[in-house]
Amino acid sequence: MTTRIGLLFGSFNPVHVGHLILAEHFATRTDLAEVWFVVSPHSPFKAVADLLPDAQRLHLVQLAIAGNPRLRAEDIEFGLPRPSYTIATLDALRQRHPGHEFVLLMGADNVPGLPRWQESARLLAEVDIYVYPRPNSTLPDLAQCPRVQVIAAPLLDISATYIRESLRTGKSIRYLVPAAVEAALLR
Ligand SMILES: Nc1ncnc2c1ncn2[C@@H]1O[C@H](COP(=O)(O)OP(=O)(O)OP(=O)(O)O)[C@@H](O)[C@H]1O
Ligand SMILES: O=C(O)c1ccc[n+]([C@@H]2O[C@H](COP(=O)([O-])O)[C@@H](O)[C@H]2O)c1
Repeated sequence: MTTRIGLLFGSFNPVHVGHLILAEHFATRTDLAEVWFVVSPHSPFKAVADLLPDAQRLHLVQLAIAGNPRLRAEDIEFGLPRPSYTIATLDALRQRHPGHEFVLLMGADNVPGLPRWQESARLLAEVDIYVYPRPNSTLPDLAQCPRVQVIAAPLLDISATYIRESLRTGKSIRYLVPAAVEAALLR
């Protein structure tokens, strides 16, 4: 039997409790056995200038998910060409884990841009995509995308942008990120 694994791709700049609540939701309330956090060195639509170093973003994810057997940090994109195209990573992961069936996880803000992703038609045809709703994100008509499912879940009005802004202005990030992540960011 194949194991269904959810892949949460992201910059995680830095990881925050929104990512964790979303991942735990998918890992425990859907048909997925695990959720893997795939840390992207360079998201195609984002500038790299504002990014924490790749190794630090990965380390923060490892700290955030420590002790949760259903969550895993994945650095496969560190060894793949940049920018980090999801279809290329998916192909690489499928080759490495033939016994797994991968499902793409994303917040609703990523959905409108999907048609502009690398090989989007193949991506939409080949994988199930589970979408977590997000405040201020309007979903397009998904009638032509039968493999995209929007799940019902609590809205989480939190973003890495807000955390970066809080850090810049000396505001508290307590409870917005796990304690270990907060300690590492303030060190
Ligand atoms: N609060 C949230 N609700 C729903 N989905 C989220 C939330 N935060 C992040 N995600 C999803 O997690 C994935 C990785 O997100 P990412 O690392 O870009 O974080 P972000 O908070 O959106 O970052 P930034 O503010 O820097 O754009 C994306 O699919 C994104 O849509
Ligand atoms: O494959 C693509 O063309 C593509 C286009 C935009 C975004 N992505 C991936 O989507 C993930 C979330 O992107 P972002 O910009 O919200 O951090 C990140 O891992 C990106 O590599 C992928």
